[in-house]
Amino acid sequence: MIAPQPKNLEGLLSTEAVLDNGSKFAAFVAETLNPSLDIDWLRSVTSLPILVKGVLTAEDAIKAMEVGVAGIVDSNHGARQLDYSPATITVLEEVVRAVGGKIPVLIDGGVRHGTDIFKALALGAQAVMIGRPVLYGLAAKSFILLKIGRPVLYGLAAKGENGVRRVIEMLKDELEPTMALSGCLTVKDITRSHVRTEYDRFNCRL
Ligand SMILES: Cc1cc2nc3c(=O)[nH]c(=O)nc-3n(C[C@H](O)[C@H](O)[C@H](O)COP(=O)(O)O)c2cc1C
Repeated sequence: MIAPQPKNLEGLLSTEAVLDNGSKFAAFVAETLNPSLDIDWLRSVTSLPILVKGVLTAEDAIKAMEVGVAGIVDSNHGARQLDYSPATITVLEEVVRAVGGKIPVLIDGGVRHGTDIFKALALGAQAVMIGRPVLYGLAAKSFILLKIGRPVLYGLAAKGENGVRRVIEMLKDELEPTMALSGCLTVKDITRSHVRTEYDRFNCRL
């Protein structure tokens, strides 16, 4: 056993890896990652809404809609799996356009500041998700360094539940002034016209 068996996948997923036959990493990936996406099976084991995570192209967004998922997460899994996968913010608009408002599009990957949340919402995401900041509070660290000049780590690893709460509060505390400075009273007021992208530059949309 090289990874703890998640309780919710008991009986469904094995994390046993073959250790004496070539690469341990390849064995682990082959054992734990299933490249097929069987939404029908997933529906048969849960009544929860199913969101597909890892969508980075219009083509995959359309496929996901065709199988009837409740939402899409524009994600590269924290850029930890495949080198050279695109930054999620750079493909968000492509995915949002393909979906055409039929189902929610969420995004994660690299959200560290309130301004990142603002940009994602402006480009059409319904919500953002965060991974590493709640684990170890990197965003909090750089924020505090800038604000008061001494390193303070927040996040689950450093401060437990309170650290996670603090990371979320800090993101909110950054988002609100970003909105105010951009003339947005509510989240609904954040629109595509509040950001400029490479697409705008090359297509002379400005
Ligand atoms: C330690 C760690 C383990 C992760 N494990 C998984 C996983 O098993 N499945 C998955 O879809 N994403 C996994 N992710 C990716 C996160 O769910 C999320 O997509 C990513 O961390 C978001 O990017 P961020 O860390 O820049 O916020 C993991 C991320 C980290 C840091």
